[in-house]
Amino acid sequence: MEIIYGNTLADRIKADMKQKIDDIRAEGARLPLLSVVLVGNDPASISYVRGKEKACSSIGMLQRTIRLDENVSQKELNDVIMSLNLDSEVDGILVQMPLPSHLDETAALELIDPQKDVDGLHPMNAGCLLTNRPGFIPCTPQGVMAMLDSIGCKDLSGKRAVVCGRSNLVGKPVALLLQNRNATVTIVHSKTPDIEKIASQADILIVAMGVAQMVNENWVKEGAVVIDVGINRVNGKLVGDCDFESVAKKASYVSPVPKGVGPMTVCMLLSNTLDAYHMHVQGE
Ligand SMILES: Nc1nc(=O)c2c([nH]1)NC[C@@H]1CN(c3ccc(C(=O)N[C@@H](CCC(=O)O)C(=O)O)cc3)C=[N+]21
Repeated sequence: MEIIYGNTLADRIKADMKQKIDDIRAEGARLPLLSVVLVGNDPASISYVRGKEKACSSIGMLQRTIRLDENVSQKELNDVIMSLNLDSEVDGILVQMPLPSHLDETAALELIDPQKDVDGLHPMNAGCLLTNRPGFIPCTPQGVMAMLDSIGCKDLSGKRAVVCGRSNLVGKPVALLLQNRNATVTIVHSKTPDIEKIASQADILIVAMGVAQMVNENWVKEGAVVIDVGINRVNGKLVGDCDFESVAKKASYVSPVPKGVGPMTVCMLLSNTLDAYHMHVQGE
């Protein structure tokens, strides 16, 4: 069994991006900028945003966090997003989720200029993915695919993939991306009967259900590749949706939590922002 370390893969990809940004700086051109909108004081959100700030500065990408009060109105939030849309220095916009409950997440996401939507969460970009048009792909699904690439899982013809979870953020887009690579894809979720039996037919098992350590060896076919997208805090400790030790008995590859998909998510956010920059510079 081999462990797929997302953090080392992310470091390699970030080193490449740093080189590209060094070149942009050497030419004296405008640098790429990611703007993060953070509402309120949720400790997890603050810590994630800090991670994104660090990642930006590690590759020389400009970063601006706009912090809004917990009680900000929808109108004020909308105005901030619209001013970022108009700001020609801003290449990428990320509204940190979840928003406080009085705010409408869908409305906020729909307001982001699709060309700056580096999270890939605007319905326009979701539609582009569905219909094989170019657009921003959500960061976590993209990170999952890059992890599969890193172990040589590129063309998935003849492979059976099972995605556990059907969210707009992970399950649905991952299933589409796997299908684009010719995998035969099944999506299972909390209401699927015989879920373990279906999962254990997978050559590639993507776990994104949001239930701590739910998936064990009974879900895993001998030799399967397992990617754990879960991030759960149990007694202050970060754990995935897989019981790592149990899954590792059968899998050929497993991604850990932490040091798995999480760091790849941030890495793909930077990659999307760099792509957005090149698109914007071309249009300037
Ligand atoms: N608009 C939006 N876009 C997001 O991409 C987004 C979001 N909202 N809201 C919250 C989730 C969560 N998320 C993570 C990113 C990195 C790690 C990560 O790097 N985790 C480290 C450990 C970090 C730690 O120790 O806390 C790891 O897994 O090794 C985790 C979680 C992005 N999210």
